[in-house]
Amino acid sequence: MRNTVQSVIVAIDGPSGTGKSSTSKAVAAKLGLRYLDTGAQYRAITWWMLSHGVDTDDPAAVASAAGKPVIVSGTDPDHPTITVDGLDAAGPIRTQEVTAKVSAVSAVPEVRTLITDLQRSIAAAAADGIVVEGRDIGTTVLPDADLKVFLTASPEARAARRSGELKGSDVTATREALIRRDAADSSRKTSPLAKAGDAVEVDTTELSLSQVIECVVTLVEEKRAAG
Ligand SMILES: Nc1ncnc2c1ncn2[C@@H]1O[C@H](COP(=O)(O)OP(=O)(O)O)[C@@H](O)[C@H]1O
Ligand SMILES: Nc1ccn([C@H]2C[C@H](O)[C@@H](COP(=O)(O)OP(=O)(O)O)O2)c(=O)n1
Repeated sequence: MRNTVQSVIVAIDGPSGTGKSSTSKAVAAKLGLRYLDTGAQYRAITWWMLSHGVDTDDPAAVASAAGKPVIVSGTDPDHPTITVDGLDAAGPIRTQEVTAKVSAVSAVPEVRTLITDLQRSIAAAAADGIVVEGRDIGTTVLPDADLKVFLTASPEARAARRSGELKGSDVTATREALIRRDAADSSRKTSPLAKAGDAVEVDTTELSLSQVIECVVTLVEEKRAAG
């Protein structure tokens, strides 16, 4: 009987507000795994483009600048960090301006190739395993992940959760912005938001965050026991 803990790679995908970040961080912390927020990386490159005067609606301009910023992600689930050219980007990447432009920037194939390579190297370096969350992790970035989870929730539940975070924001406007971003992310040509054929789908609409965390922890433990 094996008594060492196996390394495990977990891919968690789904639309905005389904609970990917909160679930992934908690699962990684509970199981002693690293954690990577890939959305933060796409937000970081978008922030760099905006602060360097690149027209984010011009895919050719975005493509030619894509290799310039140096993005570094810290993978401690209790203290995830992100820097761009050595600057702490955790705050600036969450502005409305970045949120409004991130889908256009992340649809550019040159951006995806660079960020995908970065994500694969971070996952490969995580000796004890990692939880990676995003939109295309199970389908494109880590197709051989040990466990793939696809989180969903009704647009109403997702908008209510997001508005709870953005104090004073209007739920209807948040819901519409969220649906627009999901549509853009799902319809782009290169690695769109999609459920991998072998992913376990979990509808979180009626579940509390702790129930979702428990569910994913159980799925990881089942995989480990089977492997
Ligand atoms: N099952 C849930 N029930 C209620 N609130 C949740 C649930 N999952 C996540 N949340 C809350 O919803 C918000 C968005 O969650 P987050 O993990 O950032 O989603 P995502 O990464 O998919 O966009 C956070 O404030 C989080 O605490
Ligand atoms: N693996 C990923 C992760 C995010 N993206 C893009 C598409 C998303 O709208 C943005 C922002 O992702 P993020 O996970 O930060 O978004 P939310 O937390 O849901 O607001 O990045 C992507 O294209 N591929």
